[in-house]
Amino acid sequence: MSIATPAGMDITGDIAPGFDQVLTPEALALVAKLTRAFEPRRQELLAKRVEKVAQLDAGERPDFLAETAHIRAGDWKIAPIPQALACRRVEITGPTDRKMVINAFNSGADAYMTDFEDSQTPNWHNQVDGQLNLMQAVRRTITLEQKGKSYKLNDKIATLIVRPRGWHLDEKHVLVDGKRISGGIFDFALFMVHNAKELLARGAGPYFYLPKIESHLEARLWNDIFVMAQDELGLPQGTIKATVLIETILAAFEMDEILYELREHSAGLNAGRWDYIFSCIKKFKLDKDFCLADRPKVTMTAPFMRAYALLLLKTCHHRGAQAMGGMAALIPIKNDPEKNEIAMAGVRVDKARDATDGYDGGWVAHPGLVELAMTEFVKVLADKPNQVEKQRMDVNVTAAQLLDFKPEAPITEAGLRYNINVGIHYLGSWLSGNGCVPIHNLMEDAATAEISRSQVWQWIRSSKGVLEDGRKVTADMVRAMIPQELAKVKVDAPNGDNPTYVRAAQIFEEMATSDSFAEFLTLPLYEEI
Ligand SMILES: CC(=O)SCCNC(=O)CCNC(=O)[C@H](O)C(C)(C)COP(=O)(O)OP(=O)(O)OC[C@H]1O[C@@H](n2cnc3c(N)ncnc32)[C@H](O)[C@@H]1OP(=O)(O)O
Ligand SMILES: O=CC(=O)O
Ligand SMILES: [Mg+2]
Repeated sequence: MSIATPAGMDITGDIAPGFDQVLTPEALALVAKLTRAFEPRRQELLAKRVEKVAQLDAGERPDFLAETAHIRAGDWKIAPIPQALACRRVEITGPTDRKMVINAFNSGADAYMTDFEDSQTPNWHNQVDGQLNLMQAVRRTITLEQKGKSYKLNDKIATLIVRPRGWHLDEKHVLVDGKRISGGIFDFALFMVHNAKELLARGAGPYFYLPKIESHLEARLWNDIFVMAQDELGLPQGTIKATVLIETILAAFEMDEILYELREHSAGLNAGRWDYIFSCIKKFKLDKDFCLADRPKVTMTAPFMRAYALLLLKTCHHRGAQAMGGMAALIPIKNDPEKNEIAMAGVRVDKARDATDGYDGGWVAHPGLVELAMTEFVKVLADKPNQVEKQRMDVNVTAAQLLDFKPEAPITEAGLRYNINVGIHYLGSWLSGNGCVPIHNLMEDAATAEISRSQVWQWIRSSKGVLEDGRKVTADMVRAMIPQELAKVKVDAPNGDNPTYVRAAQIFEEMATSDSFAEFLTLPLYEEI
């Protein structure tokens, strides 16, 4: 099947059944319009990221910006939040697979963040099929018959929020004027054309999560895209609402500025903890004194994570915005009640800390966690939809506290092997089309896997990258462990004989031991799918 494309646009992906309903002339016209208007700015901002990396590599350290001090000092608030987004105590997240979409909407969570990003392999099928699933879900026609079970939406469903891809990711199956386009613009524009008016008619609206933003200028780009899209679709300005994930160390220094840029379109900020840890490792990767301990030791109570979480909360409530908590990677553990209870207790502690601090809600990875997360928020919020009125002016976070990277120890052989094992397992699964998997009883997605692979790279280079028993982590040590961990992955992974795991081990070795650092693991991986 072929479809009509606007002048100057080529689509190289297959047109599977149903894709013509997504790739309509109106939707593709908006993709082309936004691409022509904003692709040069996306490229400029990506080039600015490269400049910033060079400065950090040379030893510069981030600080709050002098040129935007007036915004931080100013007395302003974001525009009022629509009713449909007032209550977000528990948000479930997950990839756009049909069954998961239905289950997430029905999960009992207040909101559902459907994910074209961290938890999804962005292959052509997943991205376009995901749009089809959402179109049908918004119209409540989505159904599925699978393994003897019938799936359909309940009467009461979660409020939909969509996470398009970050600025770094292209959509290579769509070319405009001969060049690949932005994955984020593609995901956003298709969703807007098909669903914005339908959602408004049903009492909600087009709501988004914006990932991996590194500066307020990157937020401004999204804001300008929103303004043009609203004009093109005849929607009042301010209809779109977006929650920005503060999940890079640089964005942590620009939280007020990000809210300010999006003030007519803002629905708050979210503490995306996993990419945040990854970003810290990545930005200080060449600092021989930088070192973080084994991955499980780097938690929300580590000094730099605590400073970040409290600053986000204070900033949001000061500006009348919701502060959304991130995700504990714990998931229900089948067939082991004791381990399961420990995991559930971990989620409870995480949500209780966020709620008590003043957060308005938080994320869960699995429907089995909705009720217990809800219980922890309701204990604090009672019958209030949020606690934006709770000001945390007692919190004073300095640049030094955001950069107080501890714990540095222990680093163990088990921790190193764990990172290698998770990295290979996750990359192999991603290559076969599944971007979110349970590994060793934890949720693993692109953000958590980034921590694993970047820690290995960094431990090889840091003077503090020394195992508890005194051995320095070296490239040769990692190379020797890779085949051993690959053998374990082949046994543990549900489809372990899939050749993608062998390829994953090769890519992991290249990424962990090469002199250069791949900015995102999904960039080399995307060239393989
Ligand atoms: C760092 C970040 O960006 S966090 C945000 C991105 N990460 C996520 O969104 C996590 C999404 N979660 C998941 O993909 C899954 O829960 C996993 C991979 C972690 C675990 O998957 P599994 O072990 O297969 O889950 P499990 O077998 O327990 O699933 C039981 C049921 O719950 C459903 N389910 C599990 N997680 C979800 C979810 N997040 N949304 C909707 N349904 C879900 C399954 O589809 C299954 O349904 P069924 O009984 O109708 O068949
Ligand atoms: O996107 C969320 C994160 O923790 O990363
Ligand atoms: Mg993330």
